[in-house]
Amino acid sequence: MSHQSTIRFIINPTSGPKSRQDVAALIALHLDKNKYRHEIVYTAHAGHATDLAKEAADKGCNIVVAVGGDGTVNEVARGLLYSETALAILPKGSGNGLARHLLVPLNIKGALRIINRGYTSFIDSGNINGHPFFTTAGIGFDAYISSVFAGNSKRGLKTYVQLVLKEVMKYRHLPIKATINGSVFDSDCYVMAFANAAQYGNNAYIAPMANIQDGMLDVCLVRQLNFRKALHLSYCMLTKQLATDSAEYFQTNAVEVETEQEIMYHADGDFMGKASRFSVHMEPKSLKVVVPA
Ligand SMILES: Nc1ncnc2c1ncn2[C@@H]1O[C@H](COP(=O)(O)OP(=O)(O)OP(=O)(O)O)[C@@H](O)[C@H]1O
Repeated sequence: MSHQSTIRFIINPTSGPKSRQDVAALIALHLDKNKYRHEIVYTAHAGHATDLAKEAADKGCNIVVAVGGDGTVNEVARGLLYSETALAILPKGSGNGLARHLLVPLNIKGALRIINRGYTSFIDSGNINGHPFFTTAGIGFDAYISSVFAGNSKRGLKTYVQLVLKEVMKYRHLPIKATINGSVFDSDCYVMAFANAAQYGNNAYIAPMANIQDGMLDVCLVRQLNFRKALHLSYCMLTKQLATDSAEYFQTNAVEVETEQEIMYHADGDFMGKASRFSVHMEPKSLKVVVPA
């Protein structure tokens, strides 16, 4: 009988700059063949990775690897929730928030070394209006940026930063009613970010204290933003500090938000649409992941 573990690589051919040939060749070269029997499949359309991951989990596959950015990681991970199949990541996006949070190397060879060791652990996931997320979700400006970014043909960090700089002073806060830890309050909302992982990606830390295994959601509320506060917030995010001058932080396992007019929301950087009621909660230790020891 074979003692090999089974592993399926799901490659999003549209994410990141590398060609599909490169990744498949690197997998063939660096994966431990004594330990793993592997197969490689490619996504054909948005959403396909979830079906491919579910199918692998149903067949009892030991590990499913998301090869792409946080959008691909989200689609694969949601197909593996509450299963015995572990998610691994070969980071190929521009932000790589979950890979960075889990300290997975950002190069394919290094990430394959972590898979070859095969050490696993369980992490929490979040859920916003029925959509699972693994790094962050949010309402307000960050969701607005994800909506503009989605329609932009150019990707990458430079495009993202240019977009934020162009839009940050134009976007206006909106009134919300939030329920957190039993207290109900009215507030302005420029951004309300719900963090499972500490960062959005690219080492931009929206919730520096977030622990992905504590069963808690770290909420960062920015009520209003002017130029000085925007600079301070950006500086704190990039230096992994709490921006107590411009933001408030809460820890909770669930948040309810109501808004007078519909407002945009995102899950793991993917634009989800608009809503006027938001229900956000944690699902503790719901995903098995391959992590550095
Ligand atoms: N074959 C495909 N064709 C078109 N879109 C796809 C395909 N496979 C997956 N997608 C979509 O591509 C989206 C973006 O993928 P992903 O986030 O992994 O890459 P990226 O945009 O290059 O990275 P980043 O988000 O870090 O910039 C995913 O949300 C997914 O829905």
